[in-house]
Amino acid sequence: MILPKYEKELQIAQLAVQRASILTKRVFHEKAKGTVDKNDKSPVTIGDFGAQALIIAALQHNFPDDAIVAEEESAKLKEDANLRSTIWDLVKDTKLDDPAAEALLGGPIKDIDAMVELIDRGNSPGGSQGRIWAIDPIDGTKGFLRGGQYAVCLALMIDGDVKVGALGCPNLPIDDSARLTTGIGENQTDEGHGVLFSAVQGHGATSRALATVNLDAEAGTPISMRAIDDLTKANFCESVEAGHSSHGDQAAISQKLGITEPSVRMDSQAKYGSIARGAGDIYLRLPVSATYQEKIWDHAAGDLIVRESGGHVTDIHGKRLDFSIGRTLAGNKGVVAAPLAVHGKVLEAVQEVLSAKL
Ligand SMILES: Nc1ncnc2c1ncn2[C@@H]1O[C@H](COP(=O)(O)OS(=O)(=O)O)[C@@H](OP(=O)(O)O)[C@H]1O
Ligand SMILES: [Mg+2]
Ligand SMILES: [Mg+2]
Ligand SMILES: [Mg+2]
Repeated sequence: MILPKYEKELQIAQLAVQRASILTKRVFHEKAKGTVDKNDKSPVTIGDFGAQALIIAALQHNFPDDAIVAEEESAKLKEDANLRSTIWDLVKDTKLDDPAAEALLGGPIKDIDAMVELIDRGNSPGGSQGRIWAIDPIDGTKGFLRGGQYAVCLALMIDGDVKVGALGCPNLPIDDSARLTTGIGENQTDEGHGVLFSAVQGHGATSRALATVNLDAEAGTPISMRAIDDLTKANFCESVEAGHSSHGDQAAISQKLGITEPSVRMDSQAKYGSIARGAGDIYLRLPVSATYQEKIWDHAAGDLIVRESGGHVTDIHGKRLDFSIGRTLAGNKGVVAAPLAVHGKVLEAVQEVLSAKL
């Protein structure tokens, strides 16, 4: 595969996600060992802040003029010195094993104040102009806390269009042909787990082992969605949290399509990665509230990875996700992601079931 454009962006995105994942994995396993105090500001906060600081440091070093939309902000750190130094302890020790790769990311962050400042560089309002990165340092916080799936997510948008996406899923199997899985379990090791999905617009999507650093951005294995001719045999992925996607509507849609298998509940954009490599087929996110606006960092990387794997991604009205409005997908409602050939049929069933609410 030749990447005439965005090769550097893809390389830096992959390495930045890999470095941040080293930090999130440490927090994930510390928590599983009971070494992180639950009365503390919560381990997820530590992981989120640390991963966001490391990713922004890498972007700032390589693309200093680019804008950044990231989920977290530093207000809590500024008022809590303990929290700040706990995060700094994690951040200052986290680096890629490969010195050349680490140097490409700019090496370590200078000091604790620089770390706090970096976190707030993710405060861009987003929009339709120029180069904007979207970061979700830990997507699927609740999955992260309960030993389930989570993802480290990074995407580059240019003029509101997603060009590059990288998704680190530490708890998904490396093997693209493995069955759908909800997590690695609290006491399991990482062995065989940790996958990095990436995509460049117009150049397809790949997967590779998250823990193996490779300076060649094109070194991954191409992935594609499963070709399904019989929708009754399709596998559905949905959120674990009923508050994020309606389980009742999902069940009614499955029934309408003649699907008998229960849907696999999985946290985070691991759902997008899983369907992109054919481990599952369809991801539905069905609005629970009339007012909730989806965040761009929850979807940007996954949207591109699925579309570059032969999928189509729209909202429940059949409209493509619009990343050009700001920090939220203010122009969309819900998500319907499916192989291109069956997307229309799935959307029809979604609209029939939701018709009362549309
Ligand atoms: N009400 C509501 N509706 C829809 N989405 C919401 C809602 N509230 C929160 N969020 C966002 O959901 C993100 C995680 O989504 P998942 O599908 O991974 O969630 S789940 O944990 O499996 O339920 C989660 O991302 P993280 O905060 O990064 O975990 C939130 O941005
Ligand atoms: Mg998220
Ligand atoms: Mg998050
Ligand atoms: Mg969050």
